Amino acid sequence: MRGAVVLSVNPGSRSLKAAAHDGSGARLWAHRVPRPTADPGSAVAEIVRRLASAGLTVSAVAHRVVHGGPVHVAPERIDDELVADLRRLVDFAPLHLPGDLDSIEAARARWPDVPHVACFDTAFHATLAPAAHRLPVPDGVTALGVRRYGFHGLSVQHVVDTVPGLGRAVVAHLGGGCSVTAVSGGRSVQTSMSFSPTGGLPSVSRSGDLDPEVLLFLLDRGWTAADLRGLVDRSSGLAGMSGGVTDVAELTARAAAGDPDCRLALEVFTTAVATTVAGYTAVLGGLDTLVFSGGIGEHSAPVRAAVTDRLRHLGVLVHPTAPVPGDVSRHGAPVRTLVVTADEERVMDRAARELLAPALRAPALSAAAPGGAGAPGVRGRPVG
Ligand SMILES: Nc1ncnc2c1ncn2[C@@H]1O[C@H](COP(=O)(O)OP(=O)(O)O)[C@@H](O)[C@H]1O
Ligand SMILES: CC(=O)OP(=O)(O)O
Ligand SMILES: [Mg+2]
Repeated sequence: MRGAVVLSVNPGSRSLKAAAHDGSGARLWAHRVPRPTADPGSAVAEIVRRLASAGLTVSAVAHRVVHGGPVHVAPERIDDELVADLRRLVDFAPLHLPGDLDSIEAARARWPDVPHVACFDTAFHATLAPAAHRLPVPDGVTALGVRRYGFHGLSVQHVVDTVPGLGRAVVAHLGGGCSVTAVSGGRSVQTSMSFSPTGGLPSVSRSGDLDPEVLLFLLDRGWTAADLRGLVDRSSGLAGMSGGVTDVAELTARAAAGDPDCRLALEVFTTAVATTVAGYTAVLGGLDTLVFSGGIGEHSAPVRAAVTDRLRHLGVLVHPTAPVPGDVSRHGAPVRTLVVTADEERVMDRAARELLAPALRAPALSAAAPGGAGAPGVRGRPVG
């Protein structure tokens, strides 16, 4: 093991992932806690227990925070002020931010003497040009912070960091939430999620974009804001169309067995992904690389096939049985198609080290010294 150990905590909507790296970038430990069975506080408690049995001492903790709003566009050291600021942003991402904040508070309580860093999923999209982030509403609404932010930026950053020669690329991050991002010169130029992670494509249990009149139509019929939020965030998307199936492997198996609802759900979903990818080729002026990532993108060959079958005219030709992760393009295909394992934790690790350097280069204290001497602001603590 080389240098200080940084723990990365990534609360996704369907699982909480955590990983510990050393200063050389080596992954020392990783764990995934499924959701929604575990609340963030108990998920952090489980991480603490498991890190303790792995004998690791943490010198800093990096947290994925889904929304940074208009102001937080780069990794930041977490203090009470930032937490209070993020609490004021909860309405921007009500499905994620309360859990993100619970997870931060649980980790800060457990490791009060080490620095905690917020890594924003929106930050990668800070490069969007006005024509990409402006929503077509009057200035008075924009002034409230209503604009396109974009999400899954840490996952797209990992693709940019690890795939050489991306060129004009589209990254389809299909996980609990699903989004597609157009990347040019390593920067985000367009992305499907918008003001919150509820917009854009349908996700596992989110509606994605709806004609706004649908919500007003329901409002006029007595639905409350909470009812509408439950509808768009929890009971729509693939699950909403299939009678509640959130396991996409089960959904595709049922569709293959002829279940009409599951077949329709998959068709709606994969058509939305494919047409968004195709649309982004107009923004990019072509397509060199198509990347699938996230739990569905990495593991569901039927979903990938249904998407890529609709993109053959653009030169997306894939080998149906190519091993994943990796290059799944057919030999000589004009577009390179890749499956990349999402690794937000690695991106967060690097971001935290960059922010905290040079303090992190100092060795972590071993075992028993809470509050003891050490590098300024970076005091290692025993875990467990
Ligand atoms: N083998 C698989 N086949 C199809 N879908 C899968 C498979 N494994 C995981 N998934 C799907 O991936 C989704 C979760 O993706 P993930 O990226 O882990 O979510 P998050 O990070 O948002 O919590 C779930 O809907 C799950 O059904
Ligand atoms: C932004 C978002 O949708 O995140 P997740 O996929 O973890 O739900
Ligand atoms: Mg995720």
